[in-house]
Amino acid sequence: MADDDLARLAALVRTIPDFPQPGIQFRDITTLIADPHGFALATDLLAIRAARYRPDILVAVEARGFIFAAAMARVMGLGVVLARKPGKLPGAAIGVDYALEYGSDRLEMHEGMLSAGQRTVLVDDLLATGGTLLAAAELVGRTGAIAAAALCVIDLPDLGGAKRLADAGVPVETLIAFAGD
Ligand SMILES: O=P(O)(O)OC[C@H]1O[C@H](OP(=O)(O)OP(=O)(O)O)[C@H](O)[C@@H]1O
Ligand SMILES: Nc1ncnc2[nH]cnc12
Repeated sequence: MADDDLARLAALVRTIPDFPQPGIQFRDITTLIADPHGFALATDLLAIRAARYRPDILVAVEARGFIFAAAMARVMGLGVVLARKPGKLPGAAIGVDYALEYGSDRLEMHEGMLSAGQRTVLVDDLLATGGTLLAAAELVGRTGAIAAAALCVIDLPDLGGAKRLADAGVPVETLIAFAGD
C-alpha cells in the first residue's frame, strides 16, 4: 500500500472543530465517502486487510460502518450482520450499553444472526475510545462467534481505542490516523 494512497485518503477527511460540542475536532468522513476514488480505495484496502483474518461474515456498526462493510462484503463475497443503535431492529435482539468520547449509546444485534465458532471481522468508519467496537465485540462474543479483528478507516490514537481493543483480544487495523487533537 503506497503512502501516497493513504495521504490521499487523509486529505479527503474534513475536520470540523467544536462538533458536536466544544473541544471536539470532528473528523468528517462524508467527504471521503462522496469521492469515488477515495471510497473505492478505502474499501479495497480494508477488504484486503480484513481477508487476512479469514472472516465468515462481517459485522457492521451503525451508521457509517454500514457503508464500508457493505462495499467490503461485495468485494469479499461475504454477508453483513448489522449492529444497530437502540430500538431499530424488529426482531428479538441482544444489546450492550457503552460510553462515547461524548455521551453514551447502545448497540443491538438480532438474535440468531451469528453462530458459535463463526469468524467475524467488525467494521466501522472511525476508532476513538474504542467503546463502540468493544460493545460490538461483546455482542459477537455473547453469540459464541469470534471477533477476529476490527477494521476502521480512521484512528484517533490519542483516545486509546486500539489498546483497549487489543487488551480485549481484538486486534484493530486502521488506514489513517489523526493525532494531537
Ligand atoms: O471509538 P468510540 O469512542 O466508540 O467512537 C467511535 C464511534 O463514534 C462514531 O459514531 P457515533 O457514535 O457518532 O454514531 P453515528 O455513527 O450513529 O453517528 C463513529 O462512527 C464510531 O462508531
Ligand atoms: N472526533 C471524532 N470525529 C468523528 N467521529 C467521532 N466519533 C467519536 N469521536 C469522533
